[in-house]
Amino acid sequence: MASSFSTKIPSLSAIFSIYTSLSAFTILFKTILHEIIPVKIRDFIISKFTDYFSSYFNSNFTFIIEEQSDYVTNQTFRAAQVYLPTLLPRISTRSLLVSSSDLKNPLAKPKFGIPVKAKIIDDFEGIRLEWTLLSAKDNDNPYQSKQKRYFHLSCKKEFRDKIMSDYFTYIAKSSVKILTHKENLNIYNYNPDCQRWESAIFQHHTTFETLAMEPELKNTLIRDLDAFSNGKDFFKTVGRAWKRGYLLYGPPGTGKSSLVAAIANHMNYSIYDLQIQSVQDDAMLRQILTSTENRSILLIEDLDCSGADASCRNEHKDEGENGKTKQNKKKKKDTKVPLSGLLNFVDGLWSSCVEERIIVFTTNHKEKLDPALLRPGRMDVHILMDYCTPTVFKKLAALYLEIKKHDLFEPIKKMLLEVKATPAEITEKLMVSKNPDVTLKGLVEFLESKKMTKESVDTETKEAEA
Ligand SMILES: Nc1ncnc2c1ncn2[C@@H]1O[C@H](COP(=O)(O)OP(=O)(O)OP(=O)(O)O)[C@@H](O)[C@H]1O
Repeated sequence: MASSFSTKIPSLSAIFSIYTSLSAFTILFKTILHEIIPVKIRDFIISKFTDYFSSYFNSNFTFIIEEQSDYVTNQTFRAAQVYLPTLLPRISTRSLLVSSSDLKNPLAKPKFGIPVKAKIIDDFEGIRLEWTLLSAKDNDNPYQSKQKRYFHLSCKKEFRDKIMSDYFTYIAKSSVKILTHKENLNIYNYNPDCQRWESAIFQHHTTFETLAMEPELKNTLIRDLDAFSNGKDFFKTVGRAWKRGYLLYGPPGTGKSSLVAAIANHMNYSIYDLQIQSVQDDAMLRQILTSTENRSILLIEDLDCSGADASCRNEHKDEGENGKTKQNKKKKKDTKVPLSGLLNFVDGLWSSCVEERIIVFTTNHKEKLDPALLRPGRMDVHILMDYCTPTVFKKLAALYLEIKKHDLFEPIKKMLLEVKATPAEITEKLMVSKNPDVTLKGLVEFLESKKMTKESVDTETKEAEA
């Protein structure tokens, strides 16, 4: 029995010879792999082996959520960005991004963000989920020379379908809820160097209460905004994109920017302030506009200075008269706003990319705008912000001096019908002193001097014509 057992155990020399053969085979295999097989094929074989073994042993599934998909902002990425900060207490790294939440107030509570590579754990109906923000160089997108950001969301393989059907809907709904109840509004500025919207807290105190306008116009506008805000079903029923365009026009200092602030505060919408001159072409414009949030105002100020004017089109038509003109005009053309892209976003197919969107254009010279922009359906409401009227003056006096009556009211109101003074000029005079007698006397003198200047200009014009 003992002898048969000992015959089954391989001898030491046999083990040694097997070991030597194996070593020799390994060295030969390595040599073949490194010297005979080309690098690309070698990498392919190794990657296949790695994939096979890691998928065999790894029971996790990962969703990749890129910031941009098909050149537009991925709404799931945006929703995660809004939702995940609510989980910050569960973050498992030892670092957090800290930034100022209010640039004007150093004592304001700081804002916390998610650093790259930090892991955030979420629990959805008992399923453990792990979020990680990552970033890498994007070689595919010509408009994104910086790093592209994306989230990895991992869970156990068996929960993949549940996450796809329920969890993404849950974070989308949660982010809408968070955005609807956010305390601070933001104002965004597009930074062409970083190719991103940069935000600051929007703290403009103008409301419809403090904005002096003809009461009828103000009430009509408020009703229009409220109808828009409650009009989701209406827009759907009539097959239109849920958006509204306002064109604010009038001389400088008549309250166009103040009205935008009042609209933002009334609607609780953030503002995307776009310097259209910095946009190079339609594709860039599309990328900028589609990376904005729903429930917001897209503001394009001083449209007449941006090139979206009637003269701009005519200049382009005239190109080719002679070499020099052509060269000068080409220079101009390069800096022109891509009007077609803008119109496409206002009421073309791209207008449906965002929901509950207000578009505001402001201009000092409506007559200079391209008629295509003014066609019905493009800008739904045209609002003239005009020189100060007696009614507007009364409102400003009530706001700045807290008075409803004064002996100088009548002469001031009379003069306002004769001379043109902007609400900005009037408010400047009303801030001189808290004493109504002093302030209103100063205002009378200001209006009288304006009247005299106007009269002398009129006389000179008449003489020149004669
Ligand atoms: N209708 C108004 N009611 C109350 N204040 C006003 C009004 N219009 C102007 N103001 C005052 O004048 C200042 C300048 O106004 P605002 O910048 O809104 O004018 P604007 O028409 O946008 O000028 P611009 O065309 O030069 O941009 C405001 O900060 C505000 O104090």
